[in-house]
Amino acid sequence: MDGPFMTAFPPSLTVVLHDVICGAGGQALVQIEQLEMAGPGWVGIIGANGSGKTTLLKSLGGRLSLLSGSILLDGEAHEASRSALAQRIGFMPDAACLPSDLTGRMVSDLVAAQTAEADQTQALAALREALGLERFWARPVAHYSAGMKQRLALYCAFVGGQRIVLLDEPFNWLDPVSLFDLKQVLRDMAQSDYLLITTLHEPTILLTSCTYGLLLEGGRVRMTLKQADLQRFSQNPAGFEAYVVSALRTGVPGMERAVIA
Ligand SMILES: Nc1ncnc2c1ncn2[C@@H]1O[C@H](COP(=O)(O)OP(=O)(O)OP(=O)(O)O)[C@@H](O)[C@H]1O
Repeated sequence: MDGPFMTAFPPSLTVVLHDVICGAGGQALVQIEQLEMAGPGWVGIIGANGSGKTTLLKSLGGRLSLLSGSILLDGEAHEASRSALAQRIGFMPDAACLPSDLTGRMVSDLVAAQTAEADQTQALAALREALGLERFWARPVAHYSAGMKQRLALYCAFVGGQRIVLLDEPFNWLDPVSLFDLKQVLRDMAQSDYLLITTLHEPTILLTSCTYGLLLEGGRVRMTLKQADLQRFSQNPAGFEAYVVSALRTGVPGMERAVIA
């Protein structure tokens, strides 16, 4: 396998998809011939509603079985083992599905107990602080607002100690202050020892926070944006938005092999 990242980055921060078909009920929803992602960094996946972003994240995180193909972490294939993927990759639960009778702390402890390496690092403390979780830590989830549930769900993606973390539309419902603080903490994590893979609907966040971009349409990767592409637009967020919208509106040919590292 080629690509500079295989030697330049810690092997535990590489995700490679080979001939992957993901779906539900036997129906193919996402098809990816070859996609290589390497951290540290932050991959923002953007695409129309129904383009397959959530299906892709669920498959990467072991929440959906692959219909075919394989996912390699650290060069090791995981075509059949959903549980191996779930152990190795942090996954943000659906905020609306958190257990309402438990307190925030109980939910967090429950998620941390699922992996061998629950995280107590400084990065996690910074995240907890940015999310302001301790203010409602002892309250049952049933009493949380939508934004509070979103903050707790986000936190749960990190408490297992994994360094590859999947976040599905993490910024929904967040107020301006928590959004600002959270983006800063996630940027810091993506600069040190995390590979974050998030779905997004806002091109400006992709431009200002992510290190790589991936455009998905019709279940296929249509375009990758590397750091140089994002830097080209750094002074022109409106131009970047127009560029992304145009690519999504008009469509571009699918890519057989996409490397973002
Ligand atoms: N359980 C399912 N069974 C059949 N089709 C499904 C199922 N879940 C999703 N789909 C279909 O798969 C496609 C991709 O859905 P997915 O939720 O991955 O899209 P998305 O890009 O995350 O969309 P959004 O931006 O609206 O969240 C859609 O056409 C959707 O209707």
